[in-house]
Amino acid sequence: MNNKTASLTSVRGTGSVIQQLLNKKVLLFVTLASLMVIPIMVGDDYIYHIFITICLFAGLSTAWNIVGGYAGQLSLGHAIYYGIGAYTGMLMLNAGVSPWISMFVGAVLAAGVAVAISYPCFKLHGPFYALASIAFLEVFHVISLNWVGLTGGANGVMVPLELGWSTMVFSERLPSLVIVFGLMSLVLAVSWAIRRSKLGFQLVATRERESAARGAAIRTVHVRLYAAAISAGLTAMLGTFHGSYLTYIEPESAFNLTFSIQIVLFALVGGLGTVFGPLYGTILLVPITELARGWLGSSAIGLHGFVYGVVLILVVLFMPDGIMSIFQRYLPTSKGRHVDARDEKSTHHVPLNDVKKSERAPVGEVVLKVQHLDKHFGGLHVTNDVSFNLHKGEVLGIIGPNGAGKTTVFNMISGFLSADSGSVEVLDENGHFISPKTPGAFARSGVGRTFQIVQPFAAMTVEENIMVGAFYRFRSVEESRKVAREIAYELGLSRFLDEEARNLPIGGLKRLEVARVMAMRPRILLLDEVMAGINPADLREAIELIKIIRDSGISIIAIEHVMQAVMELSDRVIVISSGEILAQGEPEEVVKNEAVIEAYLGKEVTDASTE
Ligand SMILES: Nc1ncnc2c1ncn2[C@@H]1O[C@H](COP(=O)(O)OP(=O)(O)OP(=O)(O)O)[C@@H](O)[C@H]1O
Repeated sequence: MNNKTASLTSVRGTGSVIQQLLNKKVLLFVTLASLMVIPIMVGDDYIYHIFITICLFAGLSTAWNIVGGYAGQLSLGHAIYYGIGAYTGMLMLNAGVSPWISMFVGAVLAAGVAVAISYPCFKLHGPFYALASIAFLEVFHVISLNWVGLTGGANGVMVPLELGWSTMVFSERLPSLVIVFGLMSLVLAVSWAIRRSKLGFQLVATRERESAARGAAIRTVHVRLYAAAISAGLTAMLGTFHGSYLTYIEPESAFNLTFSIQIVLFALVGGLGTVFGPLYGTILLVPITELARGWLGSSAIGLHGFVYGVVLILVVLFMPDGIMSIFQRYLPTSKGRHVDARDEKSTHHVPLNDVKKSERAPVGEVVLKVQHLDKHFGGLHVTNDVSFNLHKGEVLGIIGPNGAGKTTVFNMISGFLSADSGSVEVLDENGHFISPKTPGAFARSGVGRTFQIVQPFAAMTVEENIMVGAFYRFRSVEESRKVAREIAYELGLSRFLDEEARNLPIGGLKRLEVARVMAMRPRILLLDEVMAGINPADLREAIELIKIIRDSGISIIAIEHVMQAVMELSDRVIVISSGEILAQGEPEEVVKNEAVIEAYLGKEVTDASTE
């Protein structure tokens, strides 16, 4: 491609990106502006009330989505934080403190409670976490009913009737709308910023595949606790506002399960885990139910539950990923990327010829010491006194029959399993041998691994998957993106950058595993059957790729069944059979070893062949 064509492609690409961004932004701008403009134009108190309710729930649902959508923790107890914010505001207002101050006190309190509740619960997943969150909500409900001295018990607390901005109590509706619109915008901005930040990537990665996230050195519990704290804090701020708006709060409405479920429902309908889905879900649902209630009066008690149910069924049937999925399909996507000449060039399958190859350095000092590893699973002795060393720049092949214990050894030398006895020592960047214990500690000491059963972050794009690895070295999103694109280019994944990982074929997923771990810039690379299931053309390319990685000075241990790859790549081979090292040495020697042949083929076959 000549320079002129490249720059034209570039200009065209940039132009269409601006156009696409504008379309999405215009929709959002019009939506947000309508939330302020419509009630002001109509000027009716009831319409004001509906729009205040929309902004309140859009804020609450967006805040919930940080922990429920991004982190995937289905909390049904978010009313706890709303209630803490509401009560803190009310009680402090009665003590003469403005809600403008108490909303921050409530936020800090709620964040603390969220961390205290979430920490023991994060080992629970799916419905178990949801049930635990409901149980905690009930605890708060009971405490608020019984701690009469503080909360007023079932009678609740009222605001002192002093109107004005300092108390957030107004006779007009417009000031309340302005405040809640401001708070909702704040929550949207925080949620948007989180999704684009390192924290956001780490949360989604943790949601998608916790073990792979841990392998990428993500502190999965920490990131979810940050999310829980931020989400609870924002929820409490909205609770403080709402207390003043209602002028009265009591346990039944503050710590209410139905209220919690509504918050979740709006996010589900709008698009779980999307930044603006909860906003659109709320805009769809709240007016329908509020207007129906307004028109039908007391005969419509409970109608909102019916409407929610119907909408939820329709959403599950026709747009399981929520309203946002419809927008993604019919509106231009904002994911259009600037196409540069390098990307264009890289759309052929594997650009290995373009990748800078270095001369192979001689095999160096020991970088990994594995000594006397033992592991039992119940009565099964899976690893029995396994010891070996790995040298700098060496490729060590591990072979052995199915079920021999190879992956178990990998799990112990990457922190995913702890050995019953024995030790694993890694030479760190400062030249000292250290004994990491957890996947994160191994990753930080320079050990990166792939998984035998590929573990992509399915709902993230290929680029985002690789960025998760790059974040280990780089704080900045832009820098991580740049590194991810370079690695994708080197591994022939450039044309899939915007593709969700779940759509890749198996060969692509294997490459993606390698790409993600390479983005962490490991010094020791553990490859678990990366050649399995790929076609012969891809196999040739994969072997060349591993040679390039090896020549860059990275030490590699590869569990492999594909003998062509084992023979061509390995400097040394270890054979594991029934959990023990059966043989080791140069590949040519090892494959001729009778004990090895017997372990693979069985004694009868070898006896027959020698007769
Ligand atoms: N978490 C576990 N709990 C109980 N048994 C396990 C566990 N993980 C592995 N095993 C058993 O330990 C043995 C060794 O498994 P491992 O996956 O390490 O073998 P492998 O050599 O990697 O096999 P393959 O080549 O088929 O992947 C097998 O019998 C397996 O069923």
